[in-house]
Amino acid sequence: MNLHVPTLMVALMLGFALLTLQVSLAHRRTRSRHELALWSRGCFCLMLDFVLLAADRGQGGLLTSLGQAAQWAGLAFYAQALHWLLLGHAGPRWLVHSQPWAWAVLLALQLVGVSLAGRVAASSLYCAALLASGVVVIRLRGWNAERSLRLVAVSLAGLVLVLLWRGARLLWTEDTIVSLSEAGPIQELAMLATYVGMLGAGFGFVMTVFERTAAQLELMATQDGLTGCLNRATTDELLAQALRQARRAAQPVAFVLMDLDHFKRINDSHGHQTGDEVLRRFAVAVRQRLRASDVFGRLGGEEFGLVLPATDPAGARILVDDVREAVAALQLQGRDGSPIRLTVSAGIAVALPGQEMSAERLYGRADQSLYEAKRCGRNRTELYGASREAEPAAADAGAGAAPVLRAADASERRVG
Ligand SMILES: Nc1nc2c(ncn2[C@@H]2O[C@H](COP(=O)(O)OP(=O)(O)OP(=O)(O)O)[C@@H](O)[C@H]2O)c(=O)[nH]1
Repeated sequence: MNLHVPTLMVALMLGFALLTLQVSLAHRRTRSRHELALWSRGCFCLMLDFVLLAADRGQGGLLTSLGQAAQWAGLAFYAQALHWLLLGHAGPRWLVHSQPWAWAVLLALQLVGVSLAGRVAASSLYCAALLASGVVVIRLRGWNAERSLRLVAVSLAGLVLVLLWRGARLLWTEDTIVSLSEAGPIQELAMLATYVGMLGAGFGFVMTVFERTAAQLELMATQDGLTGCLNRATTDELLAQALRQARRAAQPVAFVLMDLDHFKRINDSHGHQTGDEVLRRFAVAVRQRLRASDVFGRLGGEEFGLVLPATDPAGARILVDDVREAVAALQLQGRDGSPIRLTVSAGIAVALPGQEMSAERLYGRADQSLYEAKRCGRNRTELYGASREAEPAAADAGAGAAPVLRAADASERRVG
């Protein structure tokens, strides 16, 4: 194999110019992504490296040394971007502050006349250290996150191995490099592998950031930001899905509506922020008592819904009473330090096997039970059909009598 190094540098320069452009454009659209800004700086520095190496025609002169300095800066930015993405800071101190020292060493090596082989060896080992820090942070903090990040880690780990091998070989064997254009096939291959690996890691990083952004957008579209519960639309969808699955498996599904009691008073007496904190603590308390298959959604203000697959009326009541007890036991304080007593009312409706039940109808029944629980004094659980005062037929029909007004409203809501 015989590479024409200046031509290779021009090709790589164009590749990195495109990458720099792509990352910079992406960064304009996602201003909050500091890691993209760092990565685009890294790509720009690497592009500069190739410009300088091409201009020097691989002769190993001052321009090559400047190119090496740009390459180090580029790889340091790469490593910092990975730290930022995974840890929210730019990485260890040596990674952020080692550049001026490294450049000073490079200049000293040039001034005392160290051979090109010696300088390339030192550069390879420093680059390996920069990239290794990126590999370590991915392995420790990002391996189970985005798939693209694993590809970045594998590319960088490959680069680290090639760089270590290259540096060690130049230091401890007879290998010499007169100029980068005539470095011999093994060194040329190592050089090619290094630069292509950097390009691969560059595109992988961009994909990772977009994978992460897409996941965050999906989360925002399905979750309630305050409590971390699912939002109304997602809960509706999952209720309809649970009913379809239960019909096929001939199993019951319970749906529970929960509403905090006199929540307005908490807001009025202790302020909206305390009210928000109460909602968060309530959500945590409920979540701790659910199975992985249960669905917990915030349907609006201080109203929450639970979809409990494969749960019969008795099972649902046990769970809901347990939740109510846990909520009543919460140690909450107002802004003046005074205790806040929180209770919740709940209405349960269950779709039994063999029963034709739409999500709207089940929702209406749970809503009527909740209404009963509020009417009978709050801090209690009502099961649809079990209470003597409940009016199942009216709820199902959505009739306009006073007790079922809320149920009628509910049945008009889109569920599923
Ligand atoms: N802090 C806070 N308050 C909210 C939020 N969403 C709704 N609320 C408040 O929740 C209160 C609900 O009040 P009401 O509908 O009168 O119900 P309630 O006071 O709980 O009375 P009952 O349900 O009849 O026991 C209102 O004061 C809303 O402003 C929120 O996200 N944060």
